[in-house]
Amino acid sequence: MLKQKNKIAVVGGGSWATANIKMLTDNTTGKEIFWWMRNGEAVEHIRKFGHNLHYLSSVEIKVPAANISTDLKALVHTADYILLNVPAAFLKEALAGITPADLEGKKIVSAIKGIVPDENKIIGEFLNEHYNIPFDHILVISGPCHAEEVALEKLSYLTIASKNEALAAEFADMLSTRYIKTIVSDDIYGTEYGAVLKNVYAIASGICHGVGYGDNFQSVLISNAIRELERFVDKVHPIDRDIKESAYLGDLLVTAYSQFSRNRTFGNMIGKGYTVKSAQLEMNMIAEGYYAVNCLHQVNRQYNVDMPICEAVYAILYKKSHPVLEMQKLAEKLS
Ligand SMILES: NC(=O)C1=CN([C@@H]2O[C@H](COP(=O)(O)OP(=O)(O)OC[C@H]3O[C@@H](n4cnc5c(N)ncnc54)[C@H](OP(=O)(O)O)[C@@H]3O)[C@@H](O)[C@H]2O)C=CC1
Ligand SMILES: O=C(CO)COP(=O)(O)O
Repeated sequence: MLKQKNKIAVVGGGSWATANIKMLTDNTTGKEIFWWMRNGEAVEHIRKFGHNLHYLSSVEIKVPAANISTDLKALVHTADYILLNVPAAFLKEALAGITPADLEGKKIVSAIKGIVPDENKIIGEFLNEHYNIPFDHILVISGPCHAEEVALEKLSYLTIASKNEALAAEFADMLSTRYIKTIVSDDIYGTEYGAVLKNVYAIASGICHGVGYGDNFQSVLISNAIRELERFVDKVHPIDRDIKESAYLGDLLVTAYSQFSRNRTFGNMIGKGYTVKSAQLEMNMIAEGYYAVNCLHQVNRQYNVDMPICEAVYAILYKKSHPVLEMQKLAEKLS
């Protein structure tokens, strides 16, 4: 008997959702793609012109017009896989009309690199606790990969993490293309927290650049950042992992150094003296690390890990500490 086609609903209309749509439709394994976004005008634009209005607008969208919608409930009911791709700060709002019953039996993939505010939970934990999704139905997409480079079809590596490695392998097969290689992992906690932390370190990197530190200092900052990241994930979820793998060190490096990083760009503006509000307005894209560092500050009360870089970013963004003075204090703690 023929296997039924997988139906995948992508939830979110930003750059990474658009890049995920491109990867999933460039991959030719039999499946059907659906796409939800909140913005009706953007839906109409894509249906008419085949391009996303505000994000990665050069990418040709190959999703049938009838499969793109602002009705999340209907798409959720149709799909087997739900790929979540709204920034963590807005996830609860996006899922407001969705109940645990709507998601029963569905496989949920998170491409989000953030923490749900107030709950202070990574996405896997949030889905498990609030929607009763078993961990063997939860997958995470991570790894060093900017949406802009996917649009350019530059060779990139993505890690698909799940307790259910067979499911991770199935999803990896649906995502890989000529320009996307996939790696399967069983480390949901390390992969998610690693991705959250690297956003904060990229903000630190941007701040340092903005206040005038050079490449010599940046390399010390990032070598301290990977040690800080390892201390934290080992405390939260102590398993045997190699922090030099691309989902951890690789993602930290690309985000801290790439011209495409929103977190680094945001940090750079803060270092140059922009307020948080003005930097956010100027960027018109989301720097997850801004929200995450506040959550991490609270989560770490429970773990008490030594995290001087996160604390410095927290002090600058949430306590109005001066970037120059805070980075001078931080520099004394690095080695
Ligand atoms: N960009 C990248 O290269 C990568 C991003 N990611 C992760 O993907 C996730 C999504 O980021 P990305 O696509 O880049 O984001 P973008 O900055 O490209 O887009 C922002 C998205 O957030 C939505 N949004 C903004 N404000 C609100 C709000 N108040 N309520 C609800 N939705 C809102 C926007 O919707 P609207 O257009 O309607 O305003 C848009 O869909 C993040 O967790 C990010 O870390 C992961 C890997 C790579
Ligand atoms: O996660 C990313 C690259 O792997 C994207 O990082 P930014 O959100 O900083 O652009």
